[in-house]
Amino acid sequence: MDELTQMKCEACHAGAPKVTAEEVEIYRRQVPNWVIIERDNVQRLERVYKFKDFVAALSFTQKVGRLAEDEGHHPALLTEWGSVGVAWWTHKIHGLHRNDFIMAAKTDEIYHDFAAS
Ligand SMILES: C[C@H](O)[C@H](O)[C@H]1CNC2=NC(N)=NC(=O)C2=N1
Repeated sequence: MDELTQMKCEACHAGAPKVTAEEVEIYRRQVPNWVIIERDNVQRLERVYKFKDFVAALSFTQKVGRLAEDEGHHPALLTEWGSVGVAWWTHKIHGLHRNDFIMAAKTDEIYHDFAAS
């Protein structure tokens, strides 16, 4: 299994297939801190990251935003004092695509680098 962090998002179209249950089981091993939650009949990957204050949370938010722009795939972000909630799903297919797992893995990388800095 290739590393999700080494992959690039593919351009997604309305007819793109959602990930299969088998793919979910494989991919989720690389993003163990994320949960799959269904909201409004849409499955999404969600994780809440903790920070020392609002400035740190906002800085992380900006880094994730830059990643999203670079990849052309965008999250829902809830930035609060001390935490950032991140949700990934693919709007066009109203569910989860490999892109979402790639982005969750890359979001974890940003947090790891951030926490280490
Ligand atoms: C035109 C633009 O590339 C598309 O609308 C992209 C933008 N970012 C996106 N982000 C996500 N999460 N899902 C999408 O379907 C999506 N589509």
